[in-house]
Amino acid sequence: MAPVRVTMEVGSDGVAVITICNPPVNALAPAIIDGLKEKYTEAMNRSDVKAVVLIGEGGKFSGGFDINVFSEIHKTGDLSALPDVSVELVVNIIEDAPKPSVAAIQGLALGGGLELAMGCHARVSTPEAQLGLPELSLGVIPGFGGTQRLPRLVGLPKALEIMLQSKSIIAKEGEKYGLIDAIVSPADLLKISRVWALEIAERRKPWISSLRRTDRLGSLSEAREILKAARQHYKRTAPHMPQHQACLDAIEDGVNFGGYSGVLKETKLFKELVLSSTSRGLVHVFFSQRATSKVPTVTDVGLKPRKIKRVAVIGGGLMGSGIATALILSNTPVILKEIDSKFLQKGLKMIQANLEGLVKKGSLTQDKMNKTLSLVKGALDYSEFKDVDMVIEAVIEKVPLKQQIFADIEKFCPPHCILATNTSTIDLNIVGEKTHSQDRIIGAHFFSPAHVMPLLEIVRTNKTSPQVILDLMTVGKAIKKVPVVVGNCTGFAVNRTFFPYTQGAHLLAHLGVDLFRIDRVISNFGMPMGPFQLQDVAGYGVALAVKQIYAEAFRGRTFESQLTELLVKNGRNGKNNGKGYYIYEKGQKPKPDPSVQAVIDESKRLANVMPGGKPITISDQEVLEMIFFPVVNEACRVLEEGVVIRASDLDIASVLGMGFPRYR
Ligand SMILES: C[C@H](O)CC(=O)SCCNC(=O)CCNC(=O)[C@H](O)C(C)(C)COP(=O)(O)OP(=O)(O)OC[C@H]1O[C@@H](n2cnc3c(N)ncnc32)[C@H](O)[C@@H]1OP(=O)(O)O
Repeated sequence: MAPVRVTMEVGSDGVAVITICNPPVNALAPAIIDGLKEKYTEAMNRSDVKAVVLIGEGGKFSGGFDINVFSEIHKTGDLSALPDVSVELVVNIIEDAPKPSVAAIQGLALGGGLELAMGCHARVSTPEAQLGLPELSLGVIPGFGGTQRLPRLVGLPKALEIMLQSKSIIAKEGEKYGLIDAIVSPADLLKISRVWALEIAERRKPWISSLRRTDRLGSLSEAREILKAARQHYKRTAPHMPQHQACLDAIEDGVNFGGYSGVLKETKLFKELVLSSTSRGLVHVFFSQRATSKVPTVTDVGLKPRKIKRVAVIGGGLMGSGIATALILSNTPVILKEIDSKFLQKGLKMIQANLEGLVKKGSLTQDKMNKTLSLVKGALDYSEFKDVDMVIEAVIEKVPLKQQIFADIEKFCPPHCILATNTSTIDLNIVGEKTHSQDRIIGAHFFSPAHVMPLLEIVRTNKTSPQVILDLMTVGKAIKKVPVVVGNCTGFAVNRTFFPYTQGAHLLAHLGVDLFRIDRVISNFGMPMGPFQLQDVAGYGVALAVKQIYAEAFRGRTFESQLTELLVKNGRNGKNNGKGYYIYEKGQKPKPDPSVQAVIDESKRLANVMPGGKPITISDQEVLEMIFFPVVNEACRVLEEGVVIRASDLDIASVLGMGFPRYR
């Protein structure tokens, strides 16, 4: 690997090209920061240098400050690991230098990378370069002057959108808003940047310090209105995230007292946030997510993923149609198999509806939708399975049915074909009991809706071959999922870890705690919804189907009640029929249904667990602990049994599969 370094080459034209080299993304590690300071100082001192072009090696400008430094600070609590970049390097050495700089951007300029570029006096970029300040997604704010320079270059509304939503834009859009001065081809990037830098030095092009600009900020009253509205919005939508308000504080300081004051405020807030628990959580998620793609004996043994050209999905229900949608959206042709034409048409309609939903949201064009839809073909038998590379079975959770399907597909599919099941609970050894192809059997556990939820839990047995695991991981990434490889057990990693989540909630309800209060406490903690609403959304069929399976697998740590059966008897089926613990009406938020109390009372009477027949008194904190501590205990078992290879895999699976708040 190329060494971490900054180089400088001075051409006969008098331009010093300063190059950042720290593969794979040219992160601004402390050694790079030192190198930049050194080379810039040299460039300023040399009489043969008239101007500077700043560029990144390997087709990428920079992916920002080195996030490993944050991890280090989280371990030690020592902020001295943070180099002084904002004032010393960006303001004093680059922006206020006696010689101008041009940033030559290719590939990406994110976070500190874009902030360095904004400290330069002009930015030339290739068209598709990705530009953004994603620091808030790491629990901090831009710390090299980004909160001040971005609004001064693109105006307040666009700058807020980019920073507060951690949203990147491509250079072409950047040019429209004034962030980029010129778009050029990769071949011309360096040449044009050099000429541009010289023209600034010769005052034939403007020499602009973005920190001193005010023309894009609008009037003071307008700016304050925009900031006030943003504050209110994020108070509501990100109540646990200090970084959004801090970002607005830094911007507001600059609006009120000037860019340099804003830079100082930003530095102060940035340092406070680096130490916050939010940043600890979010940085942990950043590295944990990347660690999931490293699976010992699978990704480190020199295997190459095979090409998966065609996939068959068995079952066109909610899961099967979602999986098929995800596959065709990534240009993989799919055969959707159902048992009769009525079910097949229903499945195909669901796929179409999934795509129409994306068109409505603006993330798919009508034309692309038609092309995508043409990639799915219906089938009522296995005749088309002779040339598929992977089958994903997604039928109801019935053991004999699944066993039969696997015995059939083993006969009809080519011998290399991967045989995957989307079961969420059933042991894979049982699913594949009637086949001879144990090495090709694997779990592809998607989360509903499968074309939206980002997690793909890949379940391997002792016999699944590393090649098959690698192939499914590669397909998972191609369809934009985060694949997490786990071992085989009842419920696998996510459902197994979270089964006590529902159990704890049910136990509390039977001890007399109001279930709507439980849901409130859990959603205030940051889960997308409480356990009772989740049960409504998943439908009671799932709860009833897994009840017995869990009771047998996890004897002694399940709480059994008749509540779900009683709800069904009472004509309730959750969101499916609009009536569960909550009432669901089209276009309205779910409303607690007071009449469900009678059903709960009946279940409480049957369970008879309230001490002395009276409801317990319990604080909100205790409610949280009663629900999450058993989850943590189960997570420890999952880890101890080797179901996951590292604790952080379970963290990622919980965040992406259950919506566990990533900042926690
Ligand atoms: C003071 C400043 O304001 C503070 C900051 O700048 S904070 C940093 C802001 N920048 C970011 O948040 C960008 C983070 N990086 C990314 O979003 C993505 O990595 C990317 C879009 C740059 C590239 O994505 P992709 O090509 O899919 O590669 P990806 O697997 O994510 O990353 C490749 C490797 O680079 C590492 N990496 C990426 N950005 C990094 C960074 N800023 N610091 C350290 N390592 C980084 C990843 O950890 C990964 O390492 P690994 O191979 O050992 O797992």
